[in-house]
Amino acid sequence: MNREQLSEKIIATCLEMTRLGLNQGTAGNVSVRYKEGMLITPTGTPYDKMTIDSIVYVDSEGHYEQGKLPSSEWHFHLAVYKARQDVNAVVHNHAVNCAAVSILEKSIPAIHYMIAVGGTDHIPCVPYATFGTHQLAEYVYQGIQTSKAILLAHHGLIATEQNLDKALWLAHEVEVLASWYMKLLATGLPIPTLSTEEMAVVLEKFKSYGLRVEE
Ligand SMILES: C[C@H](O)[C@@H](O)[C@@H](O)C(=O)COP(=O)(O)O
Ligand SMILES: [Zn+2]
Repeated sequence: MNREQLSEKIIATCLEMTRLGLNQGTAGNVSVRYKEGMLITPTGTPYDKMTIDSIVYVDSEGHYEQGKLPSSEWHFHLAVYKARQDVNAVVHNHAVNCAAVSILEKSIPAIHYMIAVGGTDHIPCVPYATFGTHQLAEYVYQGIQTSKAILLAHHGLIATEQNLDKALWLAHEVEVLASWYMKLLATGLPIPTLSTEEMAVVLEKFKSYGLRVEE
């Protein structure tokens, strides 16, 4: 896809993220790998006000186009592309249940086999750091190497994938997992989890599972 098509796809992904109930207001941001850097949503802009001209190119050193202001989280988006060569799209949101689990500073354990969607047996939660900082980007750089989806403590979710459709799909799946986990925590009962061995079986099966969104 060319820049115009990718920018349109970024905006469509943002709008779909809101339609799915995964975000509110100007929270969240979306990017795709492009040339030596990325195309990313502008900062503080309601998704329904974005046009393809609002989308900002940021190079691998963090330089961006004059007259445009990229998302305040451009550091962690770049950190993801540096950490994972298999990833071309990043979705960040403050989805209600993901944010709730992140406030508890908890990773989501293997409560259901679908936890394997991130590529490992839990959805990790990385430590808190102020939004838009190098420190937060460093935590993301570390965390994203173990899982394609991570929670940011007291903040929200990052989901990364080969393309935007898959990244949004992953964000939605993790929000469902987070909602189950919050319901389970609310019971006050011990929460059984799947064993490392059972999760290894699912992780292996997922390598060839064919019903996920394709390019
Ligand atoms: C304060 C911001 O909302 C921050 O939480 C950031 O992480 C976010 O989600 C949206 O920031 P941008 O509009 O700068 O992308
Ligand atoms: Zn945020």
